[in-house]
Amino acid sequence: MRAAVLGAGSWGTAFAKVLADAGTDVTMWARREEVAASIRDRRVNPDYFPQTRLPDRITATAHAGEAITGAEIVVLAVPSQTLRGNLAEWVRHLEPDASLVSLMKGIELSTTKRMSEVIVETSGVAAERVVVVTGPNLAPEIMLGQPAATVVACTDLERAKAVQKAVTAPYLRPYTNTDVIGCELGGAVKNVIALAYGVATAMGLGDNTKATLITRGLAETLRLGVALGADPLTFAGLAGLGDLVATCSSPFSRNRTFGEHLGRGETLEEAQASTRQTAEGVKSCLGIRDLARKHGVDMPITEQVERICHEGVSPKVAMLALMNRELQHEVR
Ligand SMILES: NC(=O)c1ccc[n+]([C@@H]2O[C@H](COP(=O)([O-])OP(=O)(O)OC[C@H]3O[C@@H](n4cnc5c(N)ncnc54)[C@H](O)[C@@H]3O)[C@@H](O)[C@H]2O)c1
Ligand SMILES: O=P(O)(O)OC[C@H](O)CO
Repeated sequence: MRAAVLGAGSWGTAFAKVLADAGTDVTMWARREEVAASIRDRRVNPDYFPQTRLPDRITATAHAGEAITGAEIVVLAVPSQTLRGNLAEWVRHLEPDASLVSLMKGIELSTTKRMSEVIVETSGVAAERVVVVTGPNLAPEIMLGQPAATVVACTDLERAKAVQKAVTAPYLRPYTNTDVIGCELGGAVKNVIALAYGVATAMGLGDNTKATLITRGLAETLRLGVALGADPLTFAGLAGLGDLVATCSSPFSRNRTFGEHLGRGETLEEAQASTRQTAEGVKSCLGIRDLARKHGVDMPITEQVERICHEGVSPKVAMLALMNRELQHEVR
């Protein structure tokens, strides 16, 4: 078994380690030759995990074709908004029955599509070949080998099981699921709620506020999911509640951290200048808000996160807007 991991960022690197520790040979693709050379020759990704030696089963290249050719599993680990362009260049190298594994947790801005939809549209492969891996998986903890679980979702259960096997490491326990829509939405929307959680944290708000954001954040994720055909139970699982809790609680989370910058009164540009890695929720909140409006789904936290990020609304005004909404029945 050989896998390609396309993207040598935080999660791409940690996931390559998972595959290697599960016994799979991995070729990573890095955009920059010096990163590929460091992984290949020194077994270290200097930009993301300079202290961790990567397993010998991992090699790297700056030529995507070299990584993809001959790979039975092709893992996509680039920012959601660049995936379409990246994949268009890579598709000609794909083996006829390779599984395409999406690690991304975002919604495409221009189309409001989920990542698996973008993959099918761009590559022309059948939806049954696209697998989504998602769950409470903060890359720095996975790199340390701390025990965690994840979800391997595919409409083709047999393919999900094959990928499940390929990513079972001593510290990672993967579960299969066939609800790709629910798993992807859980991963994308939790980033937006984690931004709100970060804002609340920086505002000095306490555990009542935070628990309310998590619970009502999950409620709006579930409403959107049901409108799009997801199984509501998915949101009680690792890809839903699990990832939401992990991302909101963790100081490692780029989304929560970004929210903290905004909560301290920084502008979008200032927050972007102080954070280098991908915080998917910042762009995805626009796509998720549009998707929700298109389907007539009420997503008040997402609406306010979008206003803070992109309309310059202050966290205090956004919080007041959330509190002053019309009173409602809890479950609807
Ligand atoms: N980091 C985590 O803990 C984690 C865990 C689970 C899922 N994810 C998801 O995985 C996806 C990737 O996140 P990450 O953490 O690896 O992000 P990252 O910012 O650490 O890395 C992104 C990688 O993509 C590359 N890249 C940037 N722009 C590019 C472009 N235009 N074309 C090609 N490559 C480009 C960067 O060089 C980098 O190697 C995101 O959707 C994220 O939500 C991340
Ligand atoms: O660092 P974040 O906020 O992108 O979150 C990372 C993972 O998605 C957590 O599962």
